[in-house]
Amino acid sequence: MPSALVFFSEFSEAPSKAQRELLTLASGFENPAVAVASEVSAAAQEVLASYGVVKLYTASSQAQVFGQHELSVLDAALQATGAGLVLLANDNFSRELGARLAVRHNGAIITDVIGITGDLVATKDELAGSYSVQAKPTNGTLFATLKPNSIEDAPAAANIPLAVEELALEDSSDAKVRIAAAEAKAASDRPALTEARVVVAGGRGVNGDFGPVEDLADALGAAVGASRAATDAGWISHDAQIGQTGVTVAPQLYISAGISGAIQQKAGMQTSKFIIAINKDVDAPVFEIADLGIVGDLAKVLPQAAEEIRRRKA
Ligand SMILES: Cc1cc2nc3c(=O)[nH]c(=O)nc-3n(C[C@H](O)[C@H](O)[C@H](O)COP(=O)(O)OP(=O)(O)OC[C@H]3O[C@@H](n4cnc5c(N)ncnc54)[C@H](O)[C@@H]3O)c2cc1C
Repeated sequence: MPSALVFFSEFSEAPSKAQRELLTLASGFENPAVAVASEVSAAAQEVLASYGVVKLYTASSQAQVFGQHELSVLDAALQATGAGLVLLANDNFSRELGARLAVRHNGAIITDVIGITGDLVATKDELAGSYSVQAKPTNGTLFATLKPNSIEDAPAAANIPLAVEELALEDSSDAKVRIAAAEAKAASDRPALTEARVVVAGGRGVNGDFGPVEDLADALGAAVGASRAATDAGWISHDAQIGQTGVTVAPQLYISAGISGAIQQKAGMQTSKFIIAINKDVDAPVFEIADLGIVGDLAKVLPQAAEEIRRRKA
């Protein structure tokens, strides 16, 4: 069984669901270790130990060089552990990080993974979810990005003492690109789209008004998603786009409102556990994959649903 190394840019005592899933997956491998590119508090270290992590590699941040610090931390931790499996988040930054190191170390990268066996066979959905593919690296370390909501979060039964090592990193002052300025985006109270248990998504059918979609999402504690028609129209940010060229989600409940169900949209949501589709066209393709279909005007259905949910919660 290969050893596993998980990478996080940051890790706090309240890890996200996606981070906990990565730790759970790593706990099934030899000597699970974690590399974090920033300081890790004592309370956060306890959380790592509760998932069976035996070693933590950290390094305080260097000069503001785009992505270079994270790359150096993961590379140094990889050389220290000789891990056969590196587990990363499924976001674009981590994918690029994994790809750069896979090239550097003549290894392999597999993204959107939903499970990995002890002999490094990774499972993922392909071609808009039409195929379940098993892939195995033919050479070197496997860098895998894990699709959120793929693994049941489960801390290890016994706490193993966590050893902590501060990495000595090489100087990266000759980097070609530096961050000139960085501004944090205003945080939303809604859950992150890729991690949410419930997603409410709107399409061209909202006709420019995401209010009813957002209101139902807030009644359910859900994230808000969108089709490309809606993001291209500028009705909502491109971060919300679900599908082939957007994010992939697999929540327990996906509510699709005013979305026709094109193949490129389905690619990002059809592995959701339960799909409710609201569309005024009875022939809309989205009904082919819906567990529950409502033929009607979303401007009437969504407010009624939100009101009923709030009434029952009260
Ligand atoms: C290479 C490529 C990549 C793409 N990537 C993506 C992607 O990542 N994600 C994505 O979503 N698309 C993607 N697309 C676009 C995709 O093909 C569709 O054009 C897009 O998904 C359509 O969005 P929509 O369903 O919101 O709009 P439409 O197809 O126009 O459907 C709108 C639906 O709303 C219904 N409707 C209208 N009014 C109401 C109402 N009042 N109440 C209820 N229902 C109503 C209509 O009956 C209709 O079914 C991609 C396309 C290409 C070529």
